[in-house]
Amino acid sequence: MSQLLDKINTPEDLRRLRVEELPLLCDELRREVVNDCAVNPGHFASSLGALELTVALHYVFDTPEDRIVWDVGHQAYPHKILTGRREAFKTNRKLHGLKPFPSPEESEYDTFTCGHASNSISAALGMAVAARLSKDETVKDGKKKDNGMMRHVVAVIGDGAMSGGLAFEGLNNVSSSPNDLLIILNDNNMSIDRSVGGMKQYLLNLNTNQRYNTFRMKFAGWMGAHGWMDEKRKKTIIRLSNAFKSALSQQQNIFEGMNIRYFGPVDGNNVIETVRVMRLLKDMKGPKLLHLHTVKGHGYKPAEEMPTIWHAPGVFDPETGKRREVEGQEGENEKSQKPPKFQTVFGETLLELARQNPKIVGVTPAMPTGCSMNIMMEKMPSRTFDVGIAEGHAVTFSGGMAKDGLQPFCNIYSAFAQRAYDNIIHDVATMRLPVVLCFDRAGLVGEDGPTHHGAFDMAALRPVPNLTICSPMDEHELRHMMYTAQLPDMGTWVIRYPRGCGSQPDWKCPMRELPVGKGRLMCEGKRTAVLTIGPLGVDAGEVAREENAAHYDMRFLKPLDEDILHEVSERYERIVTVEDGTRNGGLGSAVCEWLQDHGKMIPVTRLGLPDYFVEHGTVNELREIVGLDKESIRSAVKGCDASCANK
Ligand SMILES: Cc1ncc(C[n+]2csc(CCOP(=O)(O)OP(=O)(O)O)c2C)c(N)n1
Ligand SMILES: CC(=O)[C@@H](O)[C@H](O)COP(=O)(O)O
Ligand SMILES: [Mg+2]
Repeated sequence: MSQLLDKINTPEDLRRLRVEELPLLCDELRREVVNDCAVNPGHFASSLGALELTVALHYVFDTPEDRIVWDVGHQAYPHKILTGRREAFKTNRKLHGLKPFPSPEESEYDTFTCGHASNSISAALGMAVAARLSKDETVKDGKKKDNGMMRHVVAVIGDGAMSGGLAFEGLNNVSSSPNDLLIILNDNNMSIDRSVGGMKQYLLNLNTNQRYNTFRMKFAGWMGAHGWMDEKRKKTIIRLSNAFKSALSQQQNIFEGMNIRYFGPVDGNNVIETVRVMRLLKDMKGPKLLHLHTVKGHGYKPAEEMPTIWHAPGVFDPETGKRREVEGQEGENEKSQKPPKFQTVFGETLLELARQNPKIVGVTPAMPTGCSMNIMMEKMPSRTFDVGIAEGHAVTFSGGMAKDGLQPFCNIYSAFAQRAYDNIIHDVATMRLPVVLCFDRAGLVGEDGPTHHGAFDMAALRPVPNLTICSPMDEHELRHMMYTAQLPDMGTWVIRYPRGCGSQPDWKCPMRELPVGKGRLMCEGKRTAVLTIGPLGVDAGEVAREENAAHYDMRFLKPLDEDILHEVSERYERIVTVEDGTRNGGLGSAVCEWLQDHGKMIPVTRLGLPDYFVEHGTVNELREIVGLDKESIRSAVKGCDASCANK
């Protein structure tokens, strides 16, 4: 039982509380998040850190009419609970349950798609401009008609997300378009791993006098109330206050320099203080940024102490903070002789290769632990670069290093690499630079859902000249591919592999060179040939053997193994292709194009991800839904194309 939380179904109920009641509400809300996440795991520490600011936002602003735009959305669990989804939160991230990140499809309180970092400022600016334009509707005679109150728009962005280029583009535009946007910078000095870069350092140093800020807010409010605050005066005050603060703190304020008024830092885990400041800023004209200091994992000691692990800790005991051992992590699988995670094999192999090849460097945009590049980072800090949430930069930066003699392995989660599409084409592929792009989390990722499935990399990159694109069926193949990619004159490689474990417990095989663009025959068969790329080849191979079909592991999407295609089109009656990317544009499409171009009339069944955004759920549940589980593959191999190919 929760004394206050039980009374709240919507933010309207929250706004009926007295401000002094908010700390108790926060305690109750925190207990709820902890207890729910302990049994139904998800993102955790970020929500605890953002809990007070969430309560304050819904308390001060008239949501859903006023707009809150979250960034990434992994910190939005308190927001979900306060916006009519308390019961449903127990289904968070489960198949058909609440979505992993805020989504306008799910709730009117969720204003924009969340999942990929750094878009909140741009999206919120769009909404703020829309609010202005729809308020001042131009009527026939050219005069403006005032449609009444204008909604408030708030962007909430973390210090990690603030390192993304898109956030800077948004800020740049905020400073020049007329708008009343409020940006809440939720600064906990953490990304998933430690925050990195110049902005992080700048924010650490940014510490203006709080009494001065309060005075300035009151003074500006007083001038406004008397109708004395026009644009000219506002700019003069900002200039004067900038000069004053620069003198006090020995530094320029970047935001103020960009015409965005800066307030803070304020203790964002103090709900009463946060409400007080938000109320002062709510109706202030022009763009403004409120800098909140928060603690990632606030109020739950294990999470405060180890925020990286508690970013998404899995199942745990809420009383003791003991986490259930996670498969494939922290050496567990070595003890138990289970196959390791692909990311571990990547991390260990990269270090091994870097020891042999002094040109190798590692680049990760903010995911050193997630992709296991932290293994190399620990041993070779000067040759490993966490560049922050900056996928485009990670690729171009790798291009620059490759141009001048280094051999970068740039590891990006497949879905996040979508942000770097042109960097791959323009800044790497055109020059055929020796960058090895390793796309982790390719294929279905499970509970993170549609924004995070690595669905599009193969289809998006296949048409790009100069790329070698491959996907390993298992851990051994991953090692061979990484080894081959770094050999001289190999050009640009994309190696994609999925989240989770592979199939080879004894993964530490000697590495060897693979023939580029050559697949391998795994088993002979009759009538049907199954062509696979990536780890689905393990299940598809088993099915092929059981159903007396041939199985080829294609290994390479590009160059495509034409010898295999000649062979199967001559020897078999049907082809089934299996891939864990979108089937429109990937391996299946490539095979069909080749057959068409060579005048071969052989039926092809293409299994892959469908032409809709696949929801969230466990990988096994989703494979069944999209027709990539073993039984669906079997149906396709046996010839029941219609039922499985078009799921
Ligand atoms: C484009 C993109 N790159 C990487 C990620 C992975 N990611 C999710 S949350 C996060 C850290 C965000 O840090 P911050 O914004 O400071 O939020 P905090 O968790 O500290 O509250 C990262 C790197 C992502 N979601 N999107
Ligand atoms: C919110 C976000 O984008 C990341 O936290 C992501 O969920 C990490 O995924 P993994 O758990 O696969 O590393
Ligand atoms: Mg942060």
